[in-house]
Amino acid sequence: MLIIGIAGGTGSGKTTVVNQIIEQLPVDEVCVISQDSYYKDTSHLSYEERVAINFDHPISIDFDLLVEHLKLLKEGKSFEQPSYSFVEHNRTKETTTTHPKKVVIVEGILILTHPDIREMFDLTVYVHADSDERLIRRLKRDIAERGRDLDEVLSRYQTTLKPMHQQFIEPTKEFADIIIPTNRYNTVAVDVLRTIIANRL
Ligand SMILES: Nc1ncnc2c1ncn2[C@@H]1O[C@H](COP(=O)(O)OP(=O)(O)O)[C@@H](O)[C@H]1O
Ligand SMILES: Nc1ccn([C@@H]2O[C@H](COP(=O)(O)O)[C@@H](O)[C@H]2O)c(=O)n1
Repeated sequence: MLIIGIAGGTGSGKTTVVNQIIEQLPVDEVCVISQDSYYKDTSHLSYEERVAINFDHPISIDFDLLVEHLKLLKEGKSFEQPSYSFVEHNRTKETTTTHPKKVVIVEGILILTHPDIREMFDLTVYVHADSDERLIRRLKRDIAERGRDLDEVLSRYQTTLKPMHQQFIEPTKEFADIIIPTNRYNTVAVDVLRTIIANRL
């Protein structure tokens, strides 16, 4: 089993890179775990309280559950991956059965902040795009797909996103084996990653 961790700021293109990698792999050889699935269950909070959560701080993530699930995969066991709603700011009732595969990709803004999780990765990648580029992408995506408006995205950017990126996310670049610049679609870097994966399988 090859476990790959893909980190990088919001809007840097992590999900896009993951999709480009997996489209070349047989479906029965790869599984993807998204850090977003591991936002803590906040059903006990009101909607207003959930909106106010700092979703870019490591404390918002249930890392214990993610560690437990990665250990299960390493033991060859399946688990139920939670699902998350960006509209409700909470986990949904659905889960996805995730089976151990030859290639396991874990992606998320904060995954390289956690020492135990870093230890489990065979290969670490940091996807980098400039902050203005990431903000533009985030604005477009969150308005189109995550039920947000201009004010919501900009105020979250100023209050939590930008400071948390500087404090927690950007510094994890030093833990990356490979840094992919993604101000543009970087097909060369994705091809390099595919080759590394193919060689390690
Ligand atoms: N290299 C790129 N150039 C332009 N747009 C991109 C690029 N990579 C991703 N995008 C777009 O930016 C948005 C955020 O990308 P996504 O892969 O979801 O980022 P992340 O998972 O890091 O938050 C998406 O709408 C995606 O289509
Ligand atoms: N209810 C939530 C939960 C998280 N976010 C934001 O999602 C970003 C991480 O996801 P990416 O796909 O962009 O990597 C993170 O920056 C959180 O601010 C949110 O807006 N609402």
